[in-house]
Amino acid sequence: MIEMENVYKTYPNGVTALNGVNVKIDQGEFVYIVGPSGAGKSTFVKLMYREEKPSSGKIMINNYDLMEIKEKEIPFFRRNVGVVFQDFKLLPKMTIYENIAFALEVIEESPRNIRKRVMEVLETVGLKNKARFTPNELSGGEQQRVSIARAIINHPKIVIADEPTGNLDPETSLEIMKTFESINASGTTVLMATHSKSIVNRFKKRVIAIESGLIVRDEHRGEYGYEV
Ligand SMILES: Nc1ncnc2c1ncn2[C@@H]1O[C@H](COP(=O)(O)OP(=O)(O)OP(=O)(O)O)[C@@H](O)[C@H]1O
Repeated sequence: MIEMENVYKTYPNGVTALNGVNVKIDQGEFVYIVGPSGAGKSTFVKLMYREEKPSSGKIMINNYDLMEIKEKEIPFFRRNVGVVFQDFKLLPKMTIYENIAFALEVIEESPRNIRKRVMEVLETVGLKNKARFTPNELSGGEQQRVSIARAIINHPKIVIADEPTGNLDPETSLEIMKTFESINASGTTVLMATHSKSIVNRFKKRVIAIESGLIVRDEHRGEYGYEV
């Protein structure tokens, strides 16, 4: 469960990116965040994985109060939230297996459990046969699937994706959407900031539109609503 009450975010340079956001997202929802460039979409999602701190207001995520959370609790909080980026952010010198295992090694999981879980998530994203490859040996769509596998390795309750299909062609983007849909079908909340009109209008979900730091539209099975 995600809840924001009257959330404001002003960056140190004085730019106010969020202007009093109120929202409630239930466990298991699939939500698109849309809006013009510079509207505050990335800021909105960054607050949710604590990449940025709100200036004021209240953010509750899975019973963590992000205004009150202590620095030492943040790594524990982040295990509840998987993140997928537009540019994949895979480590180029590591194999696919190692890129994914890394997230479990840092929490000192046993080697046996690590192996089992990495192969499970590679199966989920259909890349079991690429475990020994390095990222540059994979297509863009495959690299993005690896980053999704990495995001779900800890069984997070929420997966946040900031423009995950931004670097991919339309056909590959559809594959990626199907992967997110199957993750969502298992009960994981998915939040996706996107500029893709075709995806939003094809895979109908809740649509939250942000303009000038405010939620201006919130519709169940909504449309993208902007010209591209
Ligand atoms: N780290 C930062 N420091 C200062 N200002 C920032 C920072 N990050 C974003 N901003 C500003 O905050 C506003 C909202 O930016 P944000 O990245 O959240 O928008 P966005 O809707 O995600 O845009 P886009 O669709 O272009 O990615 C913009 O005016 C931007 O310049």
